[in-house]
Amino acid sequence: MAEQDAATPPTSRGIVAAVRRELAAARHAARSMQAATAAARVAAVTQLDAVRRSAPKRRAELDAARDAALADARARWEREGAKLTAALSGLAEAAAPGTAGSPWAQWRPGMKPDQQAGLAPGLLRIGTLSHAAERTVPALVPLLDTAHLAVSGDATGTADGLIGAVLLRALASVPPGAVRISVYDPGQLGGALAGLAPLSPAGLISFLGPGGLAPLLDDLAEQIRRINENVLGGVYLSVAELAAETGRRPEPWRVAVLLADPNGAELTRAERAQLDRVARTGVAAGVHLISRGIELTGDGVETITVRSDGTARTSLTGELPVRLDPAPAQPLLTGVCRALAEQATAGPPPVPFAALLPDEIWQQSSADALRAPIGEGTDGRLVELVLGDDPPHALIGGPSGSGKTNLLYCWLAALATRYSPGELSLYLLDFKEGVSFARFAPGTRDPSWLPHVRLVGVNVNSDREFGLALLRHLAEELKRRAAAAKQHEAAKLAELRAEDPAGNWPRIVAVIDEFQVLLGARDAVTTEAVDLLEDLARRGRSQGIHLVLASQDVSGIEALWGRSGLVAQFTLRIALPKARRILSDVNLAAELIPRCHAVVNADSGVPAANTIVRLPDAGDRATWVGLQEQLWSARPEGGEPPRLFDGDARPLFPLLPPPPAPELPASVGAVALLGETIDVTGRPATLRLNRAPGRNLAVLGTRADEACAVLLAAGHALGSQHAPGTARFSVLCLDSDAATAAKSLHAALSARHRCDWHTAETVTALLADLAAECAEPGSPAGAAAPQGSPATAGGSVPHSGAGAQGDGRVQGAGGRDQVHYVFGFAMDAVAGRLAAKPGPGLPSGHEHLRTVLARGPERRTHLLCWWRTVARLRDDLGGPGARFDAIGAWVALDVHGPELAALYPQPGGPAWHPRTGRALHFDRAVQHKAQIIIPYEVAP
Ligand SMILES: Nc1ncnc2c1ncn2[C@@H]1O[C@H](COP(=O)(O)OP(=O)(O)OP(=O)(O)O)[C@@H](O)[C@H]1O
Repeated sequence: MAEQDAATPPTSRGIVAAVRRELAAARHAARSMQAATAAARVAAVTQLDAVRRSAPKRRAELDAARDAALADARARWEREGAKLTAALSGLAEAAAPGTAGSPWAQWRPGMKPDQQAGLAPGLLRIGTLSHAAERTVPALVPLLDTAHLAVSGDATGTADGLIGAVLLRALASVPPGAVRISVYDPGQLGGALAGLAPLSPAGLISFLGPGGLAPLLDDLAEQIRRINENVLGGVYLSVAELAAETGRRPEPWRVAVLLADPNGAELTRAERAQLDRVARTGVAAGVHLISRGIELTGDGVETITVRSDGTARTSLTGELPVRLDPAPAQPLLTGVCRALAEQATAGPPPVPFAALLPDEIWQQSSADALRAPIGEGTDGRLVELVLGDDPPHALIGGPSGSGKTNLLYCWLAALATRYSPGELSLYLLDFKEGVSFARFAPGTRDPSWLPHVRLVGVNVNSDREFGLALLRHLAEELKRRAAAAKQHEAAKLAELRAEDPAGNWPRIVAVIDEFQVLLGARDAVTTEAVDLLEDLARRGRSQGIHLVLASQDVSGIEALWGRSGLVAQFTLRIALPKARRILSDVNLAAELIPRCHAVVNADSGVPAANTIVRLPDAGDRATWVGLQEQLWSARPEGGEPPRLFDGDARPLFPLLPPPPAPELPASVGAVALLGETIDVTGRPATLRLNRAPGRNLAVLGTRADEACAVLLAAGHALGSQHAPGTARFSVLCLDSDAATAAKSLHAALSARHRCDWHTAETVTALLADLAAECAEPGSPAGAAAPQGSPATAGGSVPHSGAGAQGDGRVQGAGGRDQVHYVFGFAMDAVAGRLAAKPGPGLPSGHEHLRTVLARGPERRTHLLCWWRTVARLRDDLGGPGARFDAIGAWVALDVHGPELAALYPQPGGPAWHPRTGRALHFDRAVQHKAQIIIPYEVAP
């Protein structure tokens, strides 16, 4: 239409047509639009229908998906929550173990809490972090070695309950006595924490009222200063660090509870300044503050804000609310405090015995001194005892049961594990009844011994001579050392050892327990013992011989205190509780120390040198056995067991050496053993039977067993020294009491030699024969036997052995030079027979006896006979004026010293008080003094 418009002018028809076309086109378009709209509408309706139909199912699906996601999330939350709770609970348990964290329900009023080592007390429970019972996580706060606590809030009662609970947990989670509490309570004068009052008798708590704050803070400040200066000494940053490194805590924790004055009184400037000082410096020194209503400042302050609904916020838990535990019930609080006070009064457990022992045995040299710890000092360190040039000797005192034996065990264990047997020798003597040192020697149950021990004496109470023997032995050793020192120009042991490195110069420690027994009588033993002690104490110092004397009560030992020079040498003093006169007169420390403690003083007891030691328990036998086994197994090759002297045991007849060459007994005489001497080496008492006049033996006394034991020992020894068949024996059994012994001797001797058996019937004839042999020099032995004597008449005399005559006659088969030993059991029992004259002008049995005693030895006939009293011997020898020259040796049993005067060179006889199991032996030819012996136990 636009082209037409340009070519031709529009006409009306053209215009109409064009309009029509336009309209038709418009109509067409409208119809198309309508149809499309209708179709779209149909589609939409259809879709709507479809959606309407599917909607409920879809919703259900979506709901299900949502529920599943929710359930999944919840399960994961539960899982993670449980995990987290478990982890937190585990952490809490580790941080607050035992009584620090256990709920009150697990506590009992009288319980004695099982405290931790006390070195790392950890955190303390105050409540829980969650309300849900199954998800309880303990809420904890720090205190000891970590923080101060500042409690605030309006609920004063709840706050005080919380403070009491925290203190109780702190007290119960460290060793008893390790926490000391001071409570400043101006409002209630101690009433706020009255449940803790049972701690008071043990000194674990003190309450302060108004006016008490300044002195309390001053005291805390002074404690901190002292601990910094004397305990930490610039070496440690805190007591906690010291405790962690040394394993011991020398200072208690000091906790000061400061409760605000309800009257609102403010702290003075001085108090505030002191409080700030303590708050700033206290934790390192183990000084802690718990305040209620008083502001504390500083890094180490934890805050707890208490609400009246029983909840709290703490600086440690932040926004997490804490449900506080209810305060412990009053009976629980007071009951546990009472138990804690009892434990604290009983004292902390001592350092264990094992702490005295070194890591490795025998690593130290004793050249300069012996150093060994015996226990723990008040500063928690081990206290050593030193024996060397100074102090050289020790005096230990304490009443019975005060722990002397225990102390000696501690000391000996510490010494024996540090020094090898080449560095240390021990001589141990116990004068009291009991066997305290017996464990160091081999026994029937335990064959091991302590390799350092050379001698153990137990049950020595009635054998003071054994103490003397030990001192004599040490005096000999001192002489040997002094001679060696002189030779090497050495002034002391260290120099001698340097000059003579190959020599055997261990330090010697001689321990004499209950030594007052040794010095307990005014007699020759005491005099000699004190002389020897004085010499050993004075000169032993430089020769490495150290004396350790222990006693229940030295105050009564006149012999000791009369010699102040002797006592002055014992500069090391160890006083057990209630010991008297061990320390100086003005030193009362021993009165004050509790059980299991000792005062060690290396300066003769002057008070300034006191060191208080707590001793471990060394009495456990099993521990000892293990330790001794270890040392015994490590003993040097060839180490001999110690000599054990047990005053209650009868020594066994010794194992004899092989017999000497046959000509030896013939030329110098054989040796009879009579018993064991009371001597360090336990050597036998001997009697040499040579041709010298008087070589006979009289055993005197009524104790048949012991008399027989002496004769048996003599007979066994003589019989075994002579080659078989070269000696002749006669056994005279004259009393039924001696029959068993006599028969046993006869049987033993008959196995090797001619041994004739005689009874009362044949004894006179035997003596007549022997007298005849003696009286007629040059005549063959036995040739002069009187005719018709019962012995030669034979008959009833049983006999046996090499050379015995079948008819019982007593002729010497070996000729006149054969030695003949005659053992007479109860000679005095036949006194009547011997006194009888066989006929006018004929000598009596007594006369024969005297002849044989007097002349026999030179003819090699020796009489070894038992008389039950000295008077009867005298009668047999001729009555009141009798001479005893022919009795060159005797053994006296229950015969008092004065009765022996006639047989003894010193007027008045020997100093001898008879006692069971002991005899006095004297041999005129070799002794100037009689000696005590112990008859042997001779196996039949
Ligand atoms: N430090 C200690 N720790 C534990 N128990 C100890 C301690 N000291 C001693 N005892 C015990 O005390 C008791 C007596 O001790 P001990 O035998 O050492 O005393 P004592 O002075 O030698 O007495 P007594 O002289 O009567 O023999 C023993 O049962 C011992 O185990």
